[in-house]
Amino acid sequence: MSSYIDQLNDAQKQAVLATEGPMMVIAGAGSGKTRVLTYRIAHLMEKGVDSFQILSLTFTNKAAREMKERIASIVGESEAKNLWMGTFHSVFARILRIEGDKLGYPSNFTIYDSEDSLKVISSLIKENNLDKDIYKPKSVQGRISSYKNNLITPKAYQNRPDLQENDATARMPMIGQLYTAYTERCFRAGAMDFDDLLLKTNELLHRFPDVLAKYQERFKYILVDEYQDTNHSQYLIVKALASRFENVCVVGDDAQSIYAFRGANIRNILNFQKDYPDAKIFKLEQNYRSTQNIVEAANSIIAKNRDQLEKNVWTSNDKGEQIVVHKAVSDSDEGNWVASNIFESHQNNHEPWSSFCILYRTNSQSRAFEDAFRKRNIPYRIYGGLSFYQRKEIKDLMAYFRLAINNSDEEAFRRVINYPARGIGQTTMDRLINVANSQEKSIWDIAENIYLYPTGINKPTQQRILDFVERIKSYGVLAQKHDAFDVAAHIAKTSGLIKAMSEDKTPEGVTRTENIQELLNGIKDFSEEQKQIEDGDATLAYYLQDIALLTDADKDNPEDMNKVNLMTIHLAKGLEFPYVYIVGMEENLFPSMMSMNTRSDLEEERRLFYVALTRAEKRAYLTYAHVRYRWGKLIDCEPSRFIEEIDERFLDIRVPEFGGFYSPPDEVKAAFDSPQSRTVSRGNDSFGGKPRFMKKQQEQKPIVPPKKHQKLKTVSEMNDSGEASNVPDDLEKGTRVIHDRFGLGTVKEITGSGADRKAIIFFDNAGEKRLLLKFAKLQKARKS
Ligand SMILES: Nc1ncnc2c1ncn2[C@@H]1O[C@H](COP(=O)(O)OP(=O)(O)OP(=O)(O)O)[C@@H](O)[C@H]1O
Ligand SMILES: [Mg+2]
Repeated sequence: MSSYIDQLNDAQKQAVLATEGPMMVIAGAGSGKTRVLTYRIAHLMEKGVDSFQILSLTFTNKAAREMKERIASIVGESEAKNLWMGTFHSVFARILRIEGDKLGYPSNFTIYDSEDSLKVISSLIKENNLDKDIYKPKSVQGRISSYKNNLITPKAYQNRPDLQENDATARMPMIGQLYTAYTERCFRAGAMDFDDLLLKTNELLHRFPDVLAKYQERFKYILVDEYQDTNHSQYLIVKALASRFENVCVVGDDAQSIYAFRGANIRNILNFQKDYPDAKIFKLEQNYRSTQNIVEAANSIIAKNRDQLEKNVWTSNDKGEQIVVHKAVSDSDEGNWVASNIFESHQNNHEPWSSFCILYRTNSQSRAFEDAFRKRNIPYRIYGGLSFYQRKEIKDLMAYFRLAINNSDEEAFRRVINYPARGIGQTTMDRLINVANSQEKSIWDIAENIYLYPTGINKPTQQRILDFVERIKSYGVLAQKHDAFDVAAHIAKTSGLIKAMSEDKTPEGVTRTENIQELLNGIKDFSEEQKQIEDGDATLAYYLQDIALLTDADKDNPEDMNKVNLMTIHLAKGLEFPYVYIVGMEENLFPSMMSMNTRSDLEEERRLFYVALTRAEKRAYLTYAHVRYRWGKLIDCEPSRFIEEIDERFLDIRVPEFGGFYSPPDEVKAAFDSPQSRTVSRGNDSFGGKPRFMKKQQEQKPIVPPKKHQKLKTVSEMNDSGEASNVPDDLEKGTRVIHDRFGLGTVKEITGSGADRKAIIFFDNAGEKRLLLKFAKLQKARKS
């Protein structure tokens, strides 16, 4: 037997070797589920299964790529290339390109991303004169998405009084009409949104038995990773495709189900056993990823959930260090502490930057860390958030590409018809849209035959529209004959986009031009790469498809490799890092405010914490802040209940006692950041005008982990004692002080007197600062 099989434990081996029939692996984090899938595919190929007949569905395309590389290293590159591997969306988009005409879609249909789809919805809300404060585009989008993922078409919705009533109760009785209009609008534009890629695949397999038979025959072996996070639509696709051979292998972990809010259905695991009563079920219990401390701490967390399948996860790895719990003064102090900590680890242990990962609950938390990293020149990369492909200039150029490939693409049309400006204004656009709606045609159809329709648009403007149409058509012709790069470069130049941008000499303008250049570089790479592949496709059309389905975790580029990683916990699924910092461990943030009302929401939040903690290989850190800016206000924070839920023997609690303190409002902060500041009267803070006083620092013993079941002290408890006090006058060289933004520091020098009294302070995590004492709400730190 091949040597790679020896890199598996017995349970894993069995799961890899049992190639025939349905099987499921439900096992804890880091127990090798993904490894089993990978090796199983290699094994199938070694047994002689044709690589074209294996379909493997992963959570990100990046995961698919990594699996492919691993498989290639076992069975050879040329065979591994033919595997059908990727996310549900990318695999079924590929199939819809081939079969979509049966459903009335062009093979070059556009994939609308979430922003495109939101624009269509906003425009429909406006066209129907609905109140956008009630019909919030995002909520409407969410509802439509959830209907689609449950296979409720606009027509099916008509027969669902329960859903209609729900929407009416939410004061949105027009949802049904919006859904219908949205569907028609996308269809006319030859566009599918992300949910359509699944919905339409289901429709295809359901309505065309010959198509179903063809793909059942093709995919003799089907494998699904992260099965716990599949939604109903995905479940049905797998079920339909697998029903002929029943060689279907799914792996997952119910304790890591974190997408219920987006329609993932944990019942898919139970359904699997119902659908295939003979399915083999494998358990993997040994964790290879993390230290004992981390594994056991994670177990102690997840044990608090009522609804879960029983698992016994253990590891023979080293015991490892305890999980550090750090309390920061404020959100910016939290950023500074983490950055310093990483910097030290990097220096002292020669750890590459990429060994570190910061996990947060919401994207907006990244800012404090970005600031702290920039100050220290620590390279970092953020997953998610505004990605390269979401930048305006990139979307503008891509819209030209999209329109050239699919003339009906309405969102693309709207984006570029008058950019760069060519004298076709909003009124003209509104007229085009009106006529398109009344004729039930795409805007393009109207524009192309503008003389035939009573649009009320004047002759010169009509001519300008026709010129635009001709130009786009000529791009389309080029795209048939030349490779993606040649066409893209031609479009960038002749559309006037580069010219318009290069006229803008501001730094932002320069960056935008550079971004366009960068995009063209990427297309060049793509074209060259495709030309080297045997059955490669270097067309612009294929490039667009490739790009449209990148998920956030996919947008890697090689120079991003050695950087500290920042991402939301949701994006971290399946990944692993030696050092993990889970930040913002505070009530109302994590668990989030929205999640505290029902047990099931709170349990999902706890699973999210379990996912976060189990990403760590060597060390985990939990941090929280004493005060934090949220929604533009400074608020007091309480440590997250999840910290208390971890058995304390796994924790190394470092909670400095800074006591309560006066938290200055923004304008005061601005003042003490620049010494030539305005005078701001004391005590008028942003808390309803009531002064908040510094509380006397509590006399506490040196920091020790709390006794068993002793609770971490909350901020309100800390504030409940002590009297008001002022900036201490006995500051001198060497005094340890605490500042709400910069954290702990040591006074280096005091100068001036009275209102001009200043201090130079070296902060442990924030470096040297000069502060005007009148404004810098300093406190003396407890001696330790
Ligand atoms: N038998 C083994 N021997 C050595 N290392 C292993 C073994 N099985 C898995 N690993 C390693 O353990 C780590 C975790 O494995 P893997 O990512 O497959 O786990 P998983 O169950 O998919 O985790 P998650 O639930 O987080 O997705 C990986 O680095 C993997 O290479
Ligand atoms: Mg995995």
